[in-house]
Order: sequence, then structure tokens, then C-alpha cells
Amino acid sequence: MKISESKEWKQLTSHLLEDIQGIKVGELNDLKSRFEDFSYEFDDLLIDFSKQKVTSKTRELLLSLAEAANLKSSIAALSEGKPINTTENRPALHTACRLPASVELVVDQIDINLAVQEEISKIDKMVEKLSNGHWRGYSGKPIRDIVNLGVGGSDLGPLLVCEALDEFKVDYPNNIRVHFASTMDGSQISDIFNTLNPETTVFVLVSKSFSTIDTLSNAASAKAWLMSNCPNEALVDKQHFIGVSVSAEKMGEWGIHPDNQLRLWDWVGGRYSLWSSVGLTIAIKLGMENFKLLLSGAHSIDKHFFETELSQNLPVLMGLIGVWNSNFLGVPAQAILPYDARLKYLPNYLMQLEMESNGKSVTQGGESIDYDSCPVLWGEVGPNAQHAFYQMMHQGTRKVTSDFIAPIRRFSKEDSEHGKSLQEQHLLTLANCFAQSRALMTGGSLDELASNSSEKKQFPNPHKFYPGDQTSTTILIPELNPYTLGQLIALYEHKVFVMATIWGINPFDQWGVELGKIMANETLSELKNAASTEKFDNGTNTLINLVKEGIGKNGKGSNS
Ligand SMILES: O=P(O)(O)OC[C@H]1O[C@H](O)[C@H](O)[C@@H](O)[C@@H]1O
Repeated sequence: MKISESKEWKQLTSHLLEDIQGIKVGELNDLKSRFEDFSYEFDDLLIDFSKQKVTSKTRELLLSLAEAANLKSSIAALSEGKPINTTENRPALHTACRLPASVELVVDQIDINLAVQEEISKIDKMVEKLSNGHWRGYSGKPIRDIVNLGVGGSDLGPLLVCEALDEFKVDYPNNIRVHFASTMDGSQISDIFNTLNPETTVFVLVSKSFSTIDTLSNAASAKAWLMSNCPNEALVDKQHFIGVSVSAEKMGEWGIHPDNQLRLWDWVGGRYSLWSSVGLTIAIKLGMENFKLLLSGAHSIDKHFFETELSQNLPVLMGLIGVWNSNFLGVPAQAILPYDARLKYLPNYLMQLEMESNGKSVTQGGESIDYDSCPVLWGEVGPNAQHAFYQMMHQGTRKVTSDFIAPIRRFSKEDSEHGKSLQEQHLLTLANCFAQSRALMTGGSLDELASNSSEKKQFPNPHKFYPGDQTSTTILIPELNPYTLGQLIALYEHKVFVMATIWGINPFDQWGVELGKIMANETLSELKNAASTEKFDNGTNTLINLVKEGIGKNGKGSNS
């Protein structure tokens, strides 16, 4: 039975019609105990749902929906390593990558934490060798630059963490820096070639499958760059390339030396993999201690998710409210708004996490669903987004729900003038964060606000009127550090799982990305073929033929 046919789903629909429709979220927030009733804490992390359009009854009915969808047993299946990724017949065990070393996790009679810990020691050794200057390039100089070549899940997680925690980077004597190149178009990798020294650069080829053309094409260019400086391929491979993949065979075929291979398992999904050897660049930049703190922050959320009753379980509540917004309130979009520029890659990271996991329209059993799944997610650092797309959120026609994310503490108190000024800037940022969620909720008229009058005008200027009634969740972390960032990311991972479970879909496969890859291969052979093509649709054929004919080569828009 589809979840939309359940009694609990129907009760939510009736609740919407009878109790919620016509109510504005701002009216709910007028109740004195609102914050107390709808905010939750775990460790020092606080989630405030008071600006969501939910009442106690909504919460109660959503929790019943979770029971009806067997959420509890699904959470147990996730934690125990049952093969819940049914289309690929394997477990989803990213949580195993952040287990404390002393804990056993036996799956199919094997303690998989042994394999995890073995890989962590290999990472540790590599970090040590790089940091003490013993890893040397072809000319004997110590390595200074590490370039992560990967895309999607093999790029976004390490990129997010390395950028967000830059202040925690290790001050190596040889001043090691990490860089990222993901796009197949060559722009990023050519910047790397223009700025780094081949003698002191190591490339980390991160690809779970080791067959992703984006990464392999960047890797091929990297090898060509190195070999134009040192024609000894074996030496280049040994001193300048590390591989991270499920397939030792493919890494070997490419030329990755066995000592430089880090292992990944098919039970770690790409977009859930930053906790594994995929996080090598994180460990290099932040050091092993911080990498382990990141893992333990995530593990604290795993324990909370696996062990806490549904009504007090943060990812469960986040997921259920997400379902309520998508399926009952009909909110099609979700904005991710970190009020801290260090989290600038969080929106991109969550776009992949949520939309690649839950952007599906069939159940685990292959049946079409008759309700919406993943909303459209997008985002930007909040203060910048205020000057860009908030206009649409305040006065556009679309419903949007937002996550406002901010650290409570930022700059430590310093007596210097600029220290005080930075403190002020942090307060200014928090003020904007809280004001924007309030403004989205209450709306109002600019004229009335400007005149400080509580009197409502009968005909407010429509251009200066804000309808309000946009919902949001506020997530506050005490401060941004490896532990709290681990918590934040794990929170979202489990929220995605909760939503998938309610919708009955598999969040761990991504068949939707395959068709385009096949078509790109066919298109490439046509582009390379000198004769004009008629193989595809008229529009596509024309685009291909235009490129072959070199249209626009001598016009004003060309400088080649
Ligand atoms: O790690 P790889 O096998 O190279 O995959 C890299 C990425 O590309 C795929 O097409 C998927 O869309 C992503 O889920 C994946 O993270």
C-alpha cells in the first residue's frame, strides 16, 4: 500500500483542511510557549521549528505517519547494515565510517569496523608522510600542494569541509595546501597547471567507481602535465598520484601504485562518503585529530538518531516537517541559508545530498508515486542571498521554506579595534538571520513600518507590501568547528533518510544520472566524426553541425 493511501496520510489531509488552511504561520507564533514547544536541543545544537506551520496536532499526526511508514524498523535496518539499497542490493553504511575504533559492527559475519579502522590508519600514515616532508616529488623536493580530483560526492564533501574549517588547518612546516578540481571542461585543472609547481604537487584521484569521465579526463591532463616535466611514468605515478576507489583493479590499471591506493566500499554512497578515505584531503588539511573530531560529531548524531524515540529525534522531526511542507502545504522549494560565509558550499553539498537521494518518482518496489518527493533545493550564504533572491521569497508568487543556519559564537573577544569590529559584525549577521526569518513569516507593509504605525492601512501600496507566511527552520550551532560541522552534515543525511522512508523510495541509488552519460558518449562520437550528423533530433543535430562547421569563428565574439 502506498503511504498516501494510509489512514495517517488521510488524517493529515483532513487536519490541513480543518485546522491549518487559512491560518498564517505568524499567528501560530503569537502563542507564548511556541518556542518552548517547537524547539529542540541536542548537545549544544538547537533546532527551532517555531516558524514552521505546524501545531501540536500536526506533530502528533506526523509521528503517526512515521509509525505507519515503519520508520523505526527502517532506522534499525540502516544502523545494522541490512541491504536497504534494494536496487543495488547492498547496505548503506556511511555511519560505519564514523564509529569509534572500539565498537564492533558485524554485518554478514564480518566486523566491518576493522576494515574502516585499517583505512583510517592508512590515511594517518599518508598524512604523516606528507606533513613531515618525507613524501617527495620526482625531483626530490617535499610535496606542497595536494589536488583533489573528483566530482559529485567525490568532491563536494571534502570541498565543503576544507573551506568551512580553514581556520583549523594545520600549520605544516612545508606549508601544504589543498586544492580542488572537478569540472570536465578543463578550466579548473588548467588553473592548477598555471599556478602550481609539478615537482611538488600530488593529485588525489577520488572516484568510487574509478570510471567517471569528468575525473578521469582531469587525471589524464594532470598526468600529461607532470610527464611533460618528467617523462618517467613510473616515477610520476608513484610520487604524484594517490587513488581512492572501490576498485583496486581499475586504480592499478590507471597506474596508481599499490602503496598509494585507498579503499572504499560499495556500501558507502558517493554523496555520503566524506567520512571515508574520500576525506583524505580533509585529513591532510585539518590533521588527523580534527578529522576524527568531524567523525565523532557525526557519530553523536548517529547515536541520537538510532537510539532516541521518534518524538524527540531531531532528524526525524526535520524530515517529517519536510514531508508536511512538500506533500500537505504544497511548498515546492527549500532554501539553504547559512549565515556564515565559511559554509558557502553547504547549499551545493545539500543540493546533491537531498536531490540526488530523494529526486525519485517510484517506490522501492518500482511503483509510481502519486505524491511529490524531493523539493527543489537551492541556497547561498544568507547575507549575500538577501541582496539577490530574497526579493522572490518576500514578494514572489512561490511558496518557499528556508533553513537558516548560524553559529552562536564567532570571533573571540579581542581588545583590538578590529577584533571588536568583527564581534559587531557577528551580531549584525545574527540580527539579519533572525530578522529575515521573522520578516518572511510576518510580512507587512513597508509604509506602516516606516511610519512606525500599528494602524493597518486599508489600501497599502502593493509594491511595498509583503504577504509573509513563508515558513522556516532555524538551526543554531554553538560555534563552527570539526565536531559541530560533523553533527550538522549527519543531521541532514538522516533527515533525507527519514523523508525517503516516508515516501517509500530508495535514497541510496542515482539511476537518474546515467541516461545523460550514455547520450554524452554518443554525442562525443558524432562531434569527433567529420561528416555532418543526422543521428539525433533536429535541434541537437544542428548544434553539433554548427560546432563542426566552426560557425562564429571569425565574428566579433571570437578571440581565437
Ligand atoms: O565517485 P565517482 O564514482 O567518480 O562518482 C562521482 C559522482 O558521479 C555520479 O555520476 C553520481 O551522480 C554521483 O553520485 C557521484 O558522486
